[in-house]
Amino acid sequence: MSGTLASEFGFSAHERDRLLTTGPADVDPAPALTFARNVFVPLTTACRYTCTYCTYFDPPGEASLMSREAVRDVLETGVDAGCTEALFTFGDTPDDRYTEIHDQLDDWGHDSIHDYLHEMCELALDVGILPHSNPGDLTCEQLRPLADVNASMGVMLETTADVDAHAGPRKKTPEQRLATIRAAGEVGIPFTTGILVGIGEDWSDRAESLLAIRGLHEEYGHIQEVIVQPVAENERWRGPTPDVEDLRRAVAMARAALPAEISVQVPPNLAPVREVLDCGVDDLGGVSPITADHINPDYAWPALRELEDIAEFGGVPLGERLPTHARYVEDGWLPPAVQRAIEADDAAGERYRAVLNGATAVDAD
Ligand SMILES: O=c1nc2n(C[C@H](O)[C@H](O)[C@H](O)CO)c3cc(O)ccc3cc-2c(=O)[nH]1
Ligand SMILES: C[C@H]1O[C@@H](n2cnc3c(N)ncnc32)[C@H](O)[C@@H]1O
Ligand code: MET
Ligand code: SF4
Repeated sequence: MSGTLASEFGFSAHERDRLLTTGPADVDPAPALTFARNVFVPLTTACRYTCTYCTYFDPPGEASLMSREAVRDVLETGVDAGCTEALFTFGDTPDDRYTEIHDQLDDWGHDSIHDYLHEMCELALDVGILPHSNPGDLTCEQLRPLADVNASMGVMLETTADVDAHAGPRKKTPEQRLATIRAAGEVGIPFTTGILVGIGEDWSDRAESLLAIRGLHEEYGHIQEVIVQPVAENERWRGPTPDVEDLRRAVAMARAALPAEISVQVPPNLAPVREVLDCGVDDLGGVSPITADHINPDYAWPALRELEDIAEFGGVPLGERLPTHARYVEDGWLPPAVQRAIEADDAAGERYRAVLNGATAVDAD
């Protein structure tokens, strides 16, 4: 699809080829590192897709849905631990494939998982933590109501290539992922996306994926961060996984391809972050002091103390951030419900403002 891609996302073959020659020596290290303190809320592991690297999705028959009480529990634990981000993830449109999920939602008075997610985001705002939803492929119409109750949202592009790892009769396609990221731009949602490195794409695909993300950002201005995520080995994905040199090159390409206002994020539980710090990484993403990374449960989060060691290793300061990057807060992108939460005269509002103003110590609380 590469010719079409270039014209649709406003880049030239020459730009792509130049990016292919870009490496760690061509980018500057970032002057600071940030992270968000989060809790993970895996609403359901049922999924209509079957990506071959993913251990998150359930085989049919084992699917279930987190109840409102279970969600409230996790959110409250998060608030108690000083977290500001509730990361809602679930399989892609699970109610489409699993009747048991559909029936459970129906029992609880919801016609879709997205309607239930909306209610859980409202609950998060009530409890005192900001929702960041990672909902999979959606249309503008589906995103619009969710935009009213989220501080930011995200969907990994992963890759613009057609790879075997997106297997099965219903599969993730680059066209759908790009359409979702575009829809988020049209709706005006501060957005996180990224590339998944090592799922069968080649260097040219990586360059094109980054340039496509840049093109969408040029159109809508909504991309706050791009995650460069190495595929992690697990029971379903026996490898290969990218080596350090490949990861360094991919991070440097991301930094070179994207405008400075977009953060380049590398997850510290999946990647040897110290070894890519000089390639332009400026963000460590959401890190949880209390919940597991439910998507990659074999890969434990580093303690917040270790994030400080990483920053020290790079010789840069470490700062906490909200799930929405500061410039979107300043530029008035937040929906009223989230704006009110940040301005509120309560403990949660005070906490959000302290993080925004850079007034929290990493080892605070
Ligand atoms: O938008 C996304 N955010 C993801 N996030 C969230 C992200 O790291 C941050 O929380 C956001 O940057 C919030 O600003 C994850 C967080 C985890 O704890 C574990 C895995 C992910 C994966 C994604 C992801 O695929 N897409
Ligand atoms: C939430 C995001 O998690 C990513 N994801 C799913 N499985 C893996 C894995 N084995 N390694 C790294 N990332 C993974 C997908 O890219 C998805 O979009
Ligand atoms: C484990 S992935 C969770 C989010 C969604 N299913 C996606 O792939 O983007
Ligand atoms: S990565 Fe997301 S879309 Fe793919 S199988 Fe896992 S849960 Fe489903």
